[in-house]
Amino acid sequence: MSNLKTLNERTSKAEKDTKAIEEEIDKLDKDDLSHVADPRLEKLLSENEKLKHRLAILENAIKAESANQGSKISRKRPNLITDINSIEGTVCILDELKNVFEIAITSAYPDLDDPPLVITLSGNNPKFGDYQCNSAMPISQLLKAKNVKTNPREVANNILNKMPLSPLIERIEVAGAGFLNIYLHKAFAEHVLNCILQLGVKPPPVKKEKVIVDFSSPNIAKEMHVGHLRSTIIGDSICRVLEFLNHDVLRLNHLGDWGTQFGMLIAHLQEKFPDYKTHSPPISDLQAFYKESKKRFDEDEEFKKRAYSCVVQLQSGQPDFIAAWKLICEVSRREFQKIYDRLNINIIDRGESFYQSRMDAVVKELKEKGFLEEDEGRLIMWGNPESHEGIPLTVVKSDGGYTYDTSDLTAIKQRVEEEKGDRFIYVTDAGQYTHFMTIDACARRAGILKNGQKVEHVGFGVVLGEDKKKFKTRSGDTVKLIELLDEGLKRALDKLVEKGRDKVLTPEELKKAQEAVAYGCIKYADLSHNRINDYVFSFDKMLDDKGNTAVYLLYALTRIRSIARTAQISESKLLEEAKKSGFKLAHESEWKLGKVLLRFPEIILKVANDLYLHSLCEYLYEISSTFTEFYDKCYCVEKDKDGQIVNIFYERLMLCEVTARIMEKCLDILGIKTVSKM
Ligand SMILES: NC(=[NH2+])NCCC[C@H](N)C(=O)O
Repeated sequence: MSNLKTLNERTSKAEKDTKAIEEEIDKLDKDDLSHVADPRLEKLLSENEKLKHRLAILENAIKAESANQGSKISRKRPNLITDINSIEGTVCILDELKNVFEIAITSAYPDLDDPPLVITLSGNNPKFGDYQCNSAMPISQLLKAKNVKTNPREVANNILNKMPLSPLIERIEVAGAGFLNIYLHKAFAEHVLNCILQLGVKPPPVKKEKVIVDFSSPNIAKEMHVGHLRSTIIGDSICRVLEFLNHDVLRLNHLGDWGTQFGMLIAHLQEKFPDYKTHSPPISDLQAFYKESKKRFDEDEEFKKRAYSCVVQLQSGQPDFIAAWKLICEVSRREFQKIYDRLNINIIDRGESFYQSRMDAVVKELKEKGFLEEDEGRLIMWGNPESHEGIPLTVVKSDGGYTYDTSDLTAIKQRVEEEKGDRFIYVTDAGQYTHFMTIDACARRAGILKNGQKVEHVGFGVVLGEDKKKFKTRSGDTVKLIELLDEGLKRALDKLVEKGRDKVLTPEELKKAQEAVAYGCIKYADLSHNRINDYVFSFDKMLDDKGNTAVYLLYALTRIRSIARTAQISESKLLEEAKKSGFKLAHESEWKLGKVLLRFPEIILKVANDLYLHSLCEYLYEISSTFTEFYDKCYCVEKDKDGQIVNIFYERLMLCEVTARIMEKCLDILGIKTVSKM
């Protein structure tokens, strides 16, 4: 009854809020605000733009989804877990509950087409169970539309009566206006946690896919900037999630290694280092070299002509020019590699140049099939030729050259046909969203992408400085990545020294901790924010040991690890105990922590699907705070006044071990190295 009352109160509050928002929107619609220069308004407008952008992404996803589901497939009954002993790894509870409820709902209401299946986590109040099925309300609406007299509570009870038995579920209660509150079975939880203890953290089973992840992708001779750093960090973590699920992942660096800028670079190389063919030129700062050659190009007509002729020679494959081009690329690559090594990034170089030899054929085919239109001397292609919505691709420039668009169109074809990819992921700044959606539309139009295949653009916002302006050095220059990483190292060491860790750790341990903290905090700060938003780069914030930061988590983990160490219980001893007496979640706080740990597969599958890593970070933080709660309430090791161990609670040490393992796995997926001491 009190459930119903709070629900009613919540509903009427939500109604009031909605009304207020609607009025606000109405007011805004009526006023033309374009003349008011209020910074708050500007902020709102820019937020509005972002929301529109998000909306476009969502609409696109819906479109793609419905394209996949054009024809109705006959429902196959899912295979349910009937015996916990058949579980040998981890289970996605949410998916299994969906399976169970799908069976109950379709057998209670066999005449309903596509009845809604709404299962969610119940939030913090244990009164509402662990999970909730909220399908009864919408189903009762559907029935009413068919003139069947019923109410949500009745529907809920009908579903309940058709529930197949599941070892995951202890009981289900019908509550309030037809909610089905689901309580998990402890024996199931204990079994799965024991599996993690015995076998390690295993991925939930999924259908294996070939996934191509295009990330990092800086441009040769230009700087690798903070945008590329974001792409590198986010892209690597996406690969790690997918690799953990045993997908076949191809990590590609789509380097900007081809284009007219090489004309001026080669011309400048020939001028400055005439013997470049025999003596490797000592270019240490390629960006400065780029700037010099750009200056020559802009100021000297003769040089400009030479640069153009260099492009022609390079494109026709003249060996000397190819050698010069390779040389320049090599210098850049060496610089990029330093960053990848420090951040522990694996990636295969396959830049724009790789697709050059395939482009003629692609253009020819598009021409023959009538997809290209002339536009002021260029050849363009629309994603949607009827509506001419958005921006077309420039496939051939008026001088006959190819573009970024041409290479991406060729790349997607290569990835579909030669690599046989199932998923095509691109990690770049949000500004390139339209480009990739147009690539998707054109590739679909040209028959390259089939139903069920799509371009997935993983966009992210810009990096801002602490002044909320574009991230720059104090003198206003762009920040060099290596220098940024160096500063991270320095600040991490300061932090460790401030905490007196230099006195406790050996020099090697200190160095390991320093690197883990420095690179970990930079990665975590990036990944823990919703990537689509801009984010403020602040060493002070990311090195804070309170709050949701890498430093906090790394400390939390070493503390958990040290519990077993103080008790002097080895891992094998723990395993032995677990085999003997099993895993027990007796105390309420143990049970609560156990249930959080069980959500690991659910979070992983969500991230692998929507590619938003901040959910994984939020989960890590939740584990860590639930662990603190448990540790406050439950002794793992009991000591007497003199510090002598008098009692060891093995089941609790087992829970510590599983917590640590899952945290380690999450951090590993985020690309963050852990340390045993810090
Ligand atoms: N296939 C792609 N277009 N990948 C992304 C390339 C990113 C590009 N080089 C840039 O710096 O913006």
